Amino acid sequence: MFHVLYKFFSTKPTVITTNNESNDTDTLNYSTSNNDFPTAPILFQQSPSTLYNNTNKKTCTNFQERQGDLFTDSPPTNALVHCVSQDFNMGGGIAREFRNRFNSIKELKSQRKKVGQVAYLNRDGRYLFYIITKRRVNEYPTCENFMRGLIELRHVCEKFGVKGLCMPRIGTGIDKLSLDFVRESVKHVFDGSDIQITMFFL
Ligand SMILES: Nc1ncnc2c1ncn2[C@@H]1O[C@H](COP(=O)(O)OP(=O)(O)OC[C@H]2O[C@H](OP(=O)(O)O)[C@H](O)[C@@H]2O)[C@@H](O)[C@H]1O
Repeated sequence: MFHVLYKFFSTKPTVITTNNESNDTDTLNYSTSNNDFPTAPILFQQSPSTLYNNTNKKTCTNFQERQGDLFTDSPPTNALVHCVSQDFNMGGGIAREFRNRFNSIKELKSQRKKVGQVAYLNRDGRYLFYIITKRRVNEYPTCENFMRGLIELRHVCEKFGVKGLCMPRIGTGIDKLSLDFVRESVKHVFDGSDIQITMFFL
């Protein structure tokens, strides 16, 4: 399991990963959609497993969970977000519902987003975000690529002035990520932002 230290600089985030077996570190610089990444709090995220213990759990004032259907119970002006593969297969789960309701696969593919980036649609003033967490439908996301996608999601939300963001329990179904890891990751990445986040569950 990687220990991941995310350091946000005024230009762009640098991801430093250490493999806790060999303690090798390598810095992966990856560009965000542009270099004016907002100054964000230094985010130290230990290995996802240590996120579970209470000392690391954040009391995020801008994060809430709510039972309900993402499509029928979320405020109609709030942005929606879910996870997809780079091939936009969207053949099952909530992705299939997004495909049935909004389609626009050609428009999404034309944005040529890669793993760790976010494709989007704007329908009647509502943003729909598609976090690309893996290359192909038959793969599973890594914790690191999931986190990269969340970091980019915050960047894109701030770029478009999104103030309300609704999501299902992203990554916890077909993608088999732990709910604890997903919940704590969302809180860490959006900590300090003015974006109100609601995570819906059925
Ligand atoms: N209406 C609703 N309101 C609220 N919550 C709802 C809901 N409908 C379902 N949920 C819950 O939302 C969580 C995540 O549910 P999912 O398993 O779908 O998503 P995921 O993020 O784990 O996986 C993504 C990959 O699945 C697809 O791949 P395919 O191409 O289809 O093969 C994509 O393309 C990705 O690659 C689970 O708790 C569901 O109960």
